[in-house]
Amino acid sequence: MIEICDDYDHKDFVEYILENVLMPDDGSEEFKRLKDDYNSQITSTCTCVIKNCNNNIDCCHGGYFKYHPVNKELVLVNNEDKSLPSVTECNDFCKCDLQHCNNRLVQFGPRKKLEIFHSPQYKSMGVRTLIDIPCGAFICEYAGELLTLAEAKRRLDFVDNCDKMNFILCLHEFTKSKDNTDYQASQVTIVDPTCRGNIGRYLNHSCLPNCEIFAVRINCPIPKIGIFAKRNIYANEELCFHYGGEILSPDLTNGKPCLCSAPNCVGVLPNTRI
Ligand SMILES: C[S@@+](CC[C@H](N)C(=O)[O-])C[C@H]1O[C@@H](n2cnc3c(N)ncnc32)[C@H](O)[C@@H]1O
Repeated sequence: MIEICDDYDHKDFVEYILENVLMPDDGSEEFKRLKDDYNSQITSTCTCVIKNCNNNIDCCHGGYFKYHPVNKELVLVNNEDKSLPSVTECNDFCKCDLQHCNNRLVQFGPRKKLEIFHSPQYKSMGVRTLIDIPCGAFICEYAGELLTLAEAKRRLDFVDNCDKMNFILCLHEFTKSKDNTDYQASQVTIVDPTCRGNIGRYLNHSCLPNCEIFAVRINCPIPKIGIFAKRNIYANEELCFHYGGEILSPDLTNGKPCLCSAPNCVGVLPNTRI
């Protein structure tokens, strides 16, 4: 088992968790299915036995990360064409060397030198970096309670009616159609860090973000929501991603004003699409 090293903390009354946890059991069939998935293990493993997975052509999981030539840290491979659907890291059952395998990144926890601060831009809390971050670097997971669809709808109604901040994030995964011309929805993962979450819950939305999210699978078939640098980011920049995702055309019916002030800002915050 890998111990995640995460030194961040919440300044408010939110339980700090290192990775996703299940929502409380509501007795539903949907919860039972979610729980079964949460407790199951990815069975495919890499067959690497040497120290560097990517040097082994038998590695079934590699190819997602490479070492940045200057920073010497693992970063996502160039994904300009947005062809990377999701990331699968080596897991507990892989035989490769834990410390030297270069197909393990997200499982070691968030990067250092992030700071939760009061963002004047967003008039609320946000996250900034205290040091430069190279394009493709892992920032942190967006961790929280894993929700069923029914529970997510219930909580979203509550948030709307009370005009509270919305922390629920819905990750839609797609597979390309056979002729490569279209995308088809394959899996939906809903995470709510309102009451239980990690540092990821403080990242704000921007219409021109410096970060992007990817589905990352390690041991569990339910993916983690991994936040990665979309471009080189400089010290003291606030970190933001696009709440509406990059593939779906965002649902902008919410009407809550967007404060990102990017040149391409559409003026309203995208809805959580479930
Ligand atoms: C995941 S939280 C982000 C952290 C939040 N700012 C805080 O203080 O805890 C999402 C909430 O932050 C606010 N927010 C994030 N991005 C925003 C934006 N571009 N414009 C306006 N409000 C935003 C909204 O209230 C939204 O519901």
